[in-house]
Amino acid sequence: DSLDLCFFCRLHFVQPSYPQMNVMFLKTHKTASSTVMNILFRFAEKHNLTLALPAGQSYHLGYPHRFMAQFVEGFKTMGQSYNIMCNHMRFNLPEVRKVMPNTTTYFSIMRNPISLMESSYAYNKFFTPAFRRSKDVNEFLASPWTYYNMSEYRNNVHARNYMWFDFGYDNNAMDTEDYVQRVLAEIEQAFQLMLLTDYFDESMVLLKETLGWELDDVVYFKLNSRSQDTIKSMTPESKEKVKEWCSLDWKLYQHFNRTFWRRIQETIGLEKLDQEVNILRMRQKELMELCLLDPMPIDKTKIKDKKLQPFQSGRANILGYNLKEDMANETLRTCLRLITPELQYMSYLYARQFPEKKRKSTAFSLWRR
Ligand SMILES: Nc1ncnc2c1ncn2[C@@H]1O[C@H](COP(=O)(O)OS(=O)(=O)O)[C@@H](OP(=O)(O)O)[C@H]1O
Repeated sequence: DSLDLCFFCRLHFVQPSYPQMNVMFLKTHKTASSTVMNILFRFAEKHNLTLALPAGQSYHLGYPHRFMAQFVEGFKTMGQSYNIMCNHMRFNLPEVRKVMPNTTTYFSIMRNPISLMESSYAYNKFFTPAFRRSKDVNEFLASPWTYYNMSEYRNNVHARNYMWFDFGYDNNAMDTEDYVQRVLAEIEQAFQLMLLTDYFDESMVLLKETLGWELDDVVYFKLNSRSQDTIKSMTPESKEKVKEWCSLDWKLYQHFNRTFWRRIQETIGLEKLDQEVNILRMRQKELMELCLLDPMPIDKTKIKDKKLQPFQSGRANILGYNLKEDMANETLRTCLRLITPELQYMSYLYARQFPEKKRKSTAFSLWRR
């Protein structure tokens, strides 16, 4: 409990100015973090903010190496003058602090390790040795040590305690009470807010309240989702096994699930949360009707504008969107921002922020078409 108390005193202590413009988002993997990133990119554009983007041709901030300030484009000359940082990285607080201003709000997102494992398996199927060797996620979980080789450490991080690794810790560490408590305390010290993929809309309401943002800032279209046929159903035994195989992540998730609901209770309360979630969903529906040709995300082969296809990986069939035709210019821009996949959007922002630098390979002119 003392941990949670500290969590709240920090919030009161470092009261940011509103709306908060300095934000660091630790983009964990397979947690709906690309949808969050899209929200942050749109906010950055709206307020003309400076992003801490990956240097050169890179699409991430040095992952799986621990983050270093020099991984950020322009760091040597720009110092702490960035507003928003949200690309994949393996978290390393002292180095992040060199890049982001002292008034920055830090937040991240966590997902139930069971569905996270299934998602990671599909996505990293041909990359991660432990996944390559097994037939499917159920076979892998039936006897993970048959497929998981410690010597392949870095390449196997997607197969065990993936979130623990992204937060900068050893995903193969011994699960002892003291160690886990120390890590949880450190994460609470560093992050003012922890969201949950599994309660995404509730998370968006909490995010907007914490940062003093507007509802439209956190309205989103789901990005990086998969077609139903690439989602493998997990056996009850597999689900139980994840809790043991990824016990560090399981404890992490349980802890931040508790603090999430406590935060809701102590801030907006469940009743207002419900109302706000409904408003968010109504606005989302309105925008989907305004922007989209189809009512649901669609298969990559059905995406008419090939430049708007999301990056594909492993066995996952990552879905995307088609926009309606003949929209007025302003509407088209709003809609396009909501559906642009992360690599294309990032490349566009990079080219805008560093016009003199060589463009990233997925760069294309998003708004002039
Ligand atoms: N709004 C919302 N609510 C709930 N879940 C969502 C949402 N947006 C994305 N997703 C799911 O998140 C998974 C993709 O995560 P990431 O974008 O973090 O992936 S990545 O690491 O950047 O590749 C991917 O999960 P799987 O479909 O299980 O693979 C998405 O479906």
